[in-house]
Amino acid sequence: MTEQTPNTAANDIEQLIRNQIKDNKVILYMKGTPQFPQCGFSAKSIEVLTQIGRPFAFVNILENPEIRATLPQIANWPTFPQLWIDGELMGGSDIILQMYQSGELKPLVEANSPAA
Ligand SMILES: N[C@@H](CCC(=O)N[C@@H](CS)C(=O)NCC(=O)O)C(=O)O
Repeated sequence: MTEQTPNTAANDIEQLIRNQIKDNKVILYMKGTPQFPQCGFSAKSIEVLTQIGRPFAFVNILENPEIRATLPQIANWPTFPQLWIDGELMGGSDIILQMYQSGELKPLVEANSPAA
């Protein structure tokens, strides 16, 4: 029998992500920043959130390679951007756009992010 030593670093990253998702009711994991998105899919998501006009948190996964590697496993979603609202993964840029166009996203964001 081999001893199973906990992977502390991985556990720390997972806990960090879980805290980010818990502490920020609207959070976008993206490539780049809202001011300078570094991927078309992230840029599209930012356009939608900007249209909605409520504050949101973001994490630039290009500056956080451990989060980039770990979040897809936690989320069971392989790509970025990822929009999380109230602890739940909404999806990536295609879903964000669909939810916006169907009228579902705006009230959900508004309910979870008071006006600044
Ligand atoms: N159809 C996807 C497109 C997102 C996508 O393909 N993202 C890629 C390129 S930006 C990605 O995150 N790949 C994994 C990675 O770069 O870590 C969506 O709706 O969000």
